Amino acid sequence: MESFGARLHRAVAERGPLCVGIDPHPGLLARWGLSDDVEGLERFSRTVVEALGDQVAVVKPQSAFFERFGSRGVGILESTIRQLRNSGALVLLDVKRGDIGSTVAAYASAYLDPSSPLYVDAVTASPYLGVGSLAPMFELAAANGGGVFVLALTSNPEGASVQRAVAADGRTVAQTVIDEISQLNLGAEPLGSFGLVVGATIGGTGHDLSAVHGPLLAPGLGAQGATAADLRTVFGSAVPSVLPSYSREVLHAGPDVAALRAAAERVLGECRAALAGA
Ligand SMILES: O=C(O)c1cc(=O)[nH]c(=O)n1[C@@H]1O[C@H](COP(=O)(O)O)[C@@H](O)[C@H]1O
Repeated sequence: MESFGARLHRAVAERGPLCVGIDPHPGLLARWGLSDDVEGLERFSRTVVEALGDQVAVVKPQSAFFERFGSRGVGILESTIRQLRNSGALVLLDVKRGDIGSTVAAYASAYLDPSSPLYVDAVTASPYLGVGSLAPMFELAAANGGGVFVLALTSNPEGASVQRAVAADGRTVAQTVIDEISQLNLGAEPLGSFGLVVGATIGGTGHDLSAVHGPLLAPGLGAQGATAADLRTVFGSAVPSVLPSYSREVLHAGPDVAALRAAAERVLGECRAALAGA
């Protein structure tokens, strides 16, 4: 099967470098005139799929907002994933999983095994039980054309105390994560399937992203305060690999489908200009 990196590379070439999150916050449901229940969740998700499924390269449902409604919410997540895949968008499920290896194997089969009801193109994962503990995810992803985005430098201010702590060899914890993921992408063409998450909010930190050769998901744009103009400062020469990610900034434009599409078009234009150095 074609690798996730190759599929993502093509999707970005065709649709532009943009990921939009489906984050049905209670406040957003209210803003859209929807009830804070499974029916509201379903309507919200359907609308985002209708508006953006055939427009943006990657859509990132945030699992927590579906899980909070229990099994019926997870059912809506399953159908949202199916609809997104049918509409041609790549689905990056934001679950930030991490555990001992034997349990990670179960998470891998939940999200990266094509026979699973929650099968997606890629997931987010947390490396804080050691990057090596995520190996079962990397293996199943590689076998099935999937991808894994590993947290390196997150967009929230609390992340720095852990991620920028200095390990025994003098590198930051984040740099060790970056270096281990870079190894996984060695030799992959045109792009590796193993990505990193680096928040657009963090400013210049001096981390070396030049050898990653995989996608760099950049959340924190819009609602968390970062702008497209920050991407150059954060990513430096690695900007060609950046996949900017917006949730509330775009979702605030709903529920009107045309307005959602226009909002995604606007942020994509801002990112293209910033990534091109214009
Ligand atoms: O993995 C993520 O997507 C993620 C990593 C990170 O460092 N910061 C971050 O905000 N996110 C997610 O990205 C989305 C950001 O949403 P907005 O702030 O509304 O654009 C949320 O779903 C977060 O869970």
